[in-house]
Amino acid sequence: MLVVDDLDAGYGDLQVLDGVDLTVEEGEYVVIVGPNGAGKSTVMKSIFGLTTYFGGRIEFREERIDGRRPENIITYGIGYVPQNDNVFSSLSVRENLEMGAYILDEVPQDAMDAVFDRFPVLAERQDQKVATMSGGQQQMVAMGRALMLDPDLLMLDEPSAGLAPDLVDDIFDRIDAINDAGTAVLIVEQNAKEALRRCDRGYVLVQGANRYEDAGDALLADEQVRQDFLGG
Ligand SMILES: Nc1ncnc2c1ncn2[C@@H]1O[C@H](COP(=O)(O)OP(=O)(O)OP(=O)(O)O)[C@@H](O)[C@H]1O
Repeated sequence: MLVVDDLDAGYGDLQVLDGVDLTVEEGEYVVIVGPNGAGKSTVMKSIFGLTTYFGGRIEFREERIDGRRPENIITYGIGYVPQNDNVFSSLSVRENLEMGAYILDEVPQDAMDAVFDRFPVLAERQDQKVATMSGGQQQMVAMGRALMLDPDLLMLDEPSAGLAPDLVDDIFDRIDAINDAGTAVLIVEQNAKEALRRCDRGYVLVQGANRYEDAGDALLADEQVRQDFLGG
C-alpha cells in the first residue's frame, strides 16, 4: 500500500533522513520506534508532504506521492495526526470534526456518526470547547478529525504521549479497534514495548536510518533490540 524507498529528507538545508525504507501493507499495523531525534516524526511528516525532500521515492498504491502537498495527500486516503497542535482548541468538538472534512463541499454525516460511535464521549460533548477537555479526550478529537475522511491509512505520531497510564491502554485499544475495522495504521511511539506488542511489524530507526525491521514479537524478543532500545 505504502512504499517508502531510500528516502532522504529533512528541513531546509538540513538532511535528517538518510536512505529510509519502509512499507505498510493494506490493513497492516506498523510501528516506528527509536531514540529521541532519530527522525521518526520526520518519516511521517515526509509521507504527508511536510518536509524538504532530497531524494528517494514514496508511493501510495503504486502512485508517486513524494513532492505533493498535504491537502493533495489526504485525497489519497491518508490521514495524519501530528504529535502537537493536533486540535483546534478554541473550537468545539463538532467544529474540529467538521474541519477534518474541509476538503469536501459538505460535511459527511455518516463519517461524523461513525466517529461518534467510535468515541461516544465526543458525541456527548460535541458542543464543548476542546481546550476544556482532558488530554485523552483531545487525542480522541484529533483521531476523530483524521477519521472524518475515512482514510485507508491512518498515521499517528505518539498518540499516547502525555497520557496517564490507564489512558495509554485505552488509546492503544482504540487504535487496535480502528485497525481491526480494516484501516492500516502507522504509528510513531515512545511507548515502544506496548506498541511492538500490539503491531504486526516494527521498525527501529536510529540517526535517520533503518536499524532493525521485523515482526513486533520478533523485535521484542531480540536481545540486542531489548538492550539498546527497550530498556532491557
Ligand atoms: N521543523 C524542524 N526544523 C529543523 N529541524 C528539525 C525540525 N523538526 C525536527 N528537526 C530535527 O530533525 C531531527 C529528527 O527529529 P524528529 O522529530 O523526526 O525525531 P524523532 O525520532 O521523532 O524524535 P522524538 O522521539 O524526540 O520526537 C532532530 O535532530 C530534530 O532536531
